[in-house]
Amino acid sequence: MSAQAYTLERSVALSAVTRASSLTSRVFASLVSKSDPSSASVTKSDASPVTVGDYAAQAVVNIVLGAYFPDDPIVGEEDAAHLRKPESETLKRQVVQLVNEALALEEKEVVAQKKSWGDGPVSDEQVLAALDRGNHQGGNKGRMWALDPIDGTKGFLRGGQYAVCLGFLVDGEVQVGVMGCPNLPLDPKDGLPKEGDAASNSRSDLGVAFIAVRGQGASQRSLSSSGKEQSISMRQLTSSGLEDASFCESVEAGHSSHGTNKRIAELLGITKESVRMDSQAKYASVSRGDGDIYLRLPVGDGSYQEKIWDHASGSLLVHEAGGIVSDCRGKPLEFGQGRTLKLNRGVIAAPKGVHAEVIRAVGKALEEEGRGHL
Ligand SMILES: Nc1ncnc2c1ncn2[C@@H]1O[C@H](COP(=O)(O)O)[C@@H](O)[C@H]1OP(=O)(O)O
Ligand SMILES: [Mg+2]
Ligand SMILES: [Mg+2]
Ligand SMILES: [Mg+2]
Repeated sequence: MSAQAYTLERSVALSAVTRASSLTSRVFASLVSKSDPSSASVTKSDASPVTVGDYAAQAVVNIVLGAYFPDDPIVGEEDAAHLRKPESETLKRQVVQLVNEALALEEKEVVAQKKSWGDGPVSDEQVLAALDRGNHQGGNKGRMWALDPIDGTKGFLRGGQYAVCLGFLVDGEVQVGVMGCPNLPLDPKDGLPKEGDAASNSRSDLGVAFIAVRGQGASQRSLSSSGKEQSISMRQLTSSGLEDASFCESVEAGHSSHGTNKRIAELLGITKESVRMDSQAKYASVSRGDGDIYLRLPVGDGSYQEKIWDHASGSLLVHEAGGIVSDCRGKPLEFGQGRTLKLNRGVIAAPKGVHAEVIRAVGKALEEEGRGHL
């Protein structure tokens, strides 16, 4: 593949994610932080929350993608079913207004062959149709996008970490990954913002876009200015350096088994406490060496199937930053199987030099728990 592959997909994805991230930051500042989190979200049938920000961000990204790549299928987390109900009129109004504001933002990304999404504001129907364009069932043939408009909605509602995640796939393989992390600092030395602290959430150094193209490396840049891209990479570790390593995991114990993760760390000789954060920001932070290993061990009977939009962009970022991403058995993630990673269980991301050793420790820990079959 030439060094120039997927230039348009990369810049359009960055433009879409930048607009959507600015939208979600504004939603947090104006709506979520001023209200009780339970009133800022709607509970979906699987008991997970969705907000005005999730709907509006998905519509914005899909409208931008639709202008450039009208024939590309999109596998997105959300759809418009709830917004079409008569009782959702107010929520729908808010979504449409946010979408129009985000589309009207001055273009920070210079996308060659600038395309427009029509004259004047987009209508309610265009917004609902754009949301429903995310209904594609996935598969391993041809071009496709995978979108999580807000990954880590619970983190978003708490003022913690969340990410706007967009991956571009060809024949079931991720080729471009762009992730907006509005609450991560550009320089990790500045530390993570304190959750639920308004001053901390409005820090001007927060907001990072992460970008990876297969074979072209990984980089980051500020979400708020058109600053230069800096290339990023993982810390390369060997077995002898594992006691200095750190690992990250979900905040939610229901998403990744904290107990198993702890035992794996112990088996590897890792002495530092885990860093807990929501969303694919975990992939981003190990990609630039803030942490080293991302452990996401299946909970319970391991029947949960990870969704492709929860891993597409993050896994390419780690791969391009010098790491290996696999499931808990060491098998590559298979993105061409539909909307979920149905052939995989759990996720492990680690630097190349220690990935095999981490997988051995994972196997041993699962064996000890009587979950060796996972
Ligand atoms: N049982 C589960 N195991 C693993 N991941 C889950 C589970 N239930 C929901 N998720 C998804 O994990 C992601 C958040 O992960 P993290 O804990 O790393 O922040 C969300 O996309 C969330 O889905 P949803 O968006 O529907 O809440
Ligand atoms: Mg989501
Ligand atoms: Mg998600
Ligand atoms: Mg969700």
